[in-house]
This record gives sequence, structure tokens and C-alpha cells, in this order.
Amino acid sequence: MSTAQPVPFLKGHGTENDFVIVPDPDGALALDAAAVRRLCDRRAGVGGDGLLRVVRSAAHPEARETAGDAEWFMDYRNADGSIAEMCGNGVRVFARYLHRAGLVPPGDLVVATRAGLRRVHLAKDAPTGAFGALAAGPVTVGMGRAALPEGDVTVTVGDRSRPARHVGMGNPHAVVFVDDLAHAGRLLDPPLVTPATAYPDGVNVEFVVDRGPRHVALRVHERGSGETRSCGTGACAVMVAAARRDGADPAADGAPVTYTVDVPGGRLVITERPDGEIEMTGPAVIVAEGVLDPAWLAG
Ligand SMILES: N[C@@H](CCC[C@H](N)C(=O)O)C(=O)O
Repeated sequence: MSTAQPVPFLKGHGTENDFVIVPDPDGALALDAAAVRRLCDRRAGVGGDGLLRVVRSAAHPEARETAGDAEWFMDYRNADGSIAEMCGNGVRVFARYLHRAGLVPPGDLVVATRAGLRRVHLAKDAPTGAFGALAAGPVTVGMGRAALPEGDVTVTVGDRSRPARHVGMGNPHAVVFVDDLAHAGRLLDPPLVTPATAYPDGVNVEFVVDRGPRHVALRVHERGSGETRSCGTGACAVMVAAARRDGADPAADGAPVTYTVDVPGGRLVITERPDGEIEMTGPAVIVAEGVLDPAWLAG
């Protein structure tokens, strides 16, 4: 990327899935994969599981057509610089940033993502922070509908192979039910997922245990980021896979179903409605802001 000016940034997280936030309203920054990797580097950079570039939809070629419905586009990148369609924790943090920056009022807003439009609700009566903006409090996101492609998928970690459920949440997921989250091992390397043709663009893998009635816990290995402390789209994929396994299908039952999904970095509450829409509620926190040295960023 090239710029002579200091570049503002913020750091935030949602259930400890952490992000570098780069406001770029006019789409002026050419933020390439190398710059994203530098920013997300936990030792030599700011550090994050991913990066949220905040761009006006009208200023981004992938979002221009949706500018009438959503003023802002979430340009999400994984820590390795790759592009992803959607980030569930990220979109809550993105909305928190927009409000903190005075770009949207609390209440409802629509954010454009590569997976389509996402409706976000920022609670109006949440606690106020030092800058007079909503500092905390839950954020609810309409995450769209899950896709449940047919076909068997297998996930292998070490010498152990297990069946998995393929769930699409705008991005790809393989959900594996296990007896003990420790059995997933250290998850330093991406689990092997077969057949490879099921996921031509890679996959996020969630390992899930039961905690109680309609209450599960997960660990996740994210495509492009490694093991993270949370994944919002992954939690939604897990919720749907757990509901079907438990015999709950809101479209057939005519009643919503809600699961609590614990992640290493906190808790998400997820509801699937009879029309198939999935709503996720969880925290979104901005922890710092500053400026980047343009010379460092240029590499
Ligand atoms: N952590 C995110 C998902 C980020 C994208 C993912 N790694 C992918 O490549 O699909 C979330 O909260 O959903």
C-alpha cells in the first residue's frame, strides 16, 4: 500500500475474536495482502485475527450496487491477507465503530458485506463510554439463512477422523461434534477436511461439545487465521447443526429455536426463526485507537 499520511486505526474485539479496524471511507487505501499481514502480526504489527476496512459502499466496486440500501461496506480480511465473505463477530465490532465515530445513530442499521446485506441492532440504552458513545452492551445481527448442502464431509486431526456437517453462513464451515474439546488437539495446523471438492476455497472448522439443553461450546480453526477465541459465523453454523441433530427445525416446527454457544472468548446467543433467518447477539468492544506510521505500513 502507498500513503504519505499517517493512517488512523482502531483495535476491537467480539468475544475475543480481535480485529484491526481501518477507516477508509473513500476507499483511498490500496490495502494489499502484505499490508494486512503486517497489521495483523501480533509481534511486529498491531495484531488481530482479521482486519475490518470501513468503506462507503459507493466507494467500493464490490458494494456499489448496494449503496442505496447500506451506506457502509465491511471489507473483511483474514490475518493471512486472504479475503472472506463474512465475519459475524466483525460485523458487530464494525457497527460499534460506526456509532463511536458518529457515523450512525444507535438502533438499526444495514451493513453491506460480500455475503450480502446484514441488519445490525445497537441497543440504545447500553452503557456510555469515555467518548460519549456506546462502549459496550450487546449487538444483534441478522446473519441470514444457513445453507446445508447434502453430502458427507470428514474432518481429520492427527490420526482421528470424524464425520462433519457442511454449513454455509455466507462463508464455509465444517461442524464436528466431539466428546471433549481437548480431543481436537492444539489446532496449530488446519484440520484435514475431505473431500477437498466440498470446499474449493478452504473452510472454517468447528469442534463442538454439549453443555446442557440447547447449550453447546466450541473451538474453531479459522480459514486464514488459525485457531481463534471465537467465530460468529462458526457459532451460527454450530447452532444450526446442533438444532438439526437435536430434531429442531424452525421452518418445519413453526417456532423459533435458541441456543447458547460458548466460545473460548465468551458467549453468543443465537436464534433461528421459522423463516430461516438467524439472529446472533454478542458483545462488541473497541479497546484502542491510534495512527499507523505510513513508512512502516508500506513495508
Ligand atoms: N471470525 C469470523 C469469520 C472470519 C472469516 C473466516 N476466517 C473465513 O475465512 O471464512 C466470524 O466471526 O464469523
